[in-house]
Amino acid sequence: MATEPAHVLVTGAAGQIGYALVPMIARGVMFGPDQPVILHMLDIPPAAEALNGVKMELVDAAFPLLKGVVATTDVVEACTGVNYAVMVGGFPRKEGMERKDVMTKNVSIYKSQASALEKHAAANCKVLVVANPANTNALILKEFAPSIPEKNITCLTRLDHNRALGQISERLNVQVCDVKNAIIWGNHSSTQYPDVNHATVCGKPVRELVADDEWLNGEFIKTVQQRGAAIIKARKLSSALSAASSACDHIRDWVLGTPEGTWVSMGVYSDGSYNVPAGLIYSFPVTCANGDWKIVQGLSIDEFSRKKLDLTAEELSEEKTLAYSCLS
Ligand SMILES: NC(=O)c1ccc[n+]([C@@H]2O[C@H](COP(=O)([O-])OP(=O)(O)OC[C@H]3O[C@@H](n4cnc5c(N)ncnc54)[C@H](O)[C@@H]3O)[C@@H](O)[C@H]2O)c1
Ligand SMILES: O=C(O)C[C@H](O)C(=O)O
Repeated sequence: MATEPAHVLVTGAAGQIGYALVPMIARGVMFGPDQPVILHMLDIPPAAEALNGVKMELVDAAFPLLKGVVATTDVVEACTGVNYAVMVGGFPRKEGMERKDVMTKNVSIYKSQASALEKHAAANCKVLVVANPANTNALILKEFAPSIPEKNITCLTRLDHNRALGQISERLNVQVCDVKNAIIWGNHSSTQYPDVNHATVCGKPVRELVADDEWLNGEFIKTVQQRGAAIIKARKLSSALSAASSACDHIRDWVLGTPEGTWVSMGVYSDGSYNVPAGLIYSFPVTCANGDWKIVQGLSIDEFSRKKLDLTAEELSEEKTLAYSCLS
């Protein structure tokens, strides 16, 4: 029997991440080579013409898996019947801006789009928030879409996870696919904690292979934390191809499962694991199976790491307060 197409919403689809992401989805990068898709692309009226141009290019590319394209500025039309929602729409950070600067504009978008998803998306719709502040936008979406199960609302920290793998692979001159089980804890911001205490290369501990704690506890962490800003400085635009590719990795692993013995980082609703306050969307190490994620339990956390886990949790609590003040 032919597989039913998955309906996939991409908001902000006329933007730069959207432009990189929609062909990846249409080519099977997000759901695999056997899953047909119907793309629902949403943007705002000033971007309507550009959005239609993206639709024209999707038609021209003749992707065999692409069974339809909805390109619209109507949020209800965009959200109707979607099985997956990749929320990229919003205002990106520009050079010199802190992520908090984009908060006011973006959280109100997430409040109103939460209601549209709650009313019109398919039951059990899975949501990935990419737009910054990603964790807090996801939290706002969760709070204003109470009928969507909280386990279905996540945010993107896979880009940071992949950045950590990339830095270790460059430092050790090994294949990036051999580096496993890094962790991004906390916020998708410069307080995130990239942790390699449990990471391995072909089964050997990264810390032993690198044999330079000063670098791992200093420059490595800072490089991953600041990578988004470094890309903005270099491109004068925020990361797009790596963000799109990591969004595909996030959903693919969530839906199709993580490989045996491997975990990934996802921003998910905290249940209090690792003494992270419940009620925040926080990045944890997770494994996925049967369409569900599960926080990896029982990892040892040393004193250095504990402080870093707490610091990024504090920032998220402050963002939550600020977000609510922006909405009131
Ligand atoms: N979590 C991550 O790892 C990560 C990485 C990179 C970028 N980002 C964030 O992703 C977001 C998008 O980045 P970009 O570079 O594609 O920006 P962009 O400005 O190129 O595109 C954003 C698009 O969103 C649209 N938009 C604005 N308001 C909207 C609304 N209410 N509904 C639907 N669409 C709307 C804009 O018209 C635009 O087309 C930014 O917030 C950026 O900071 C997150
Ligand atoms: O840091 C940013 O604002 C851009 C983006 O979130 C990134 O990590 O590349």
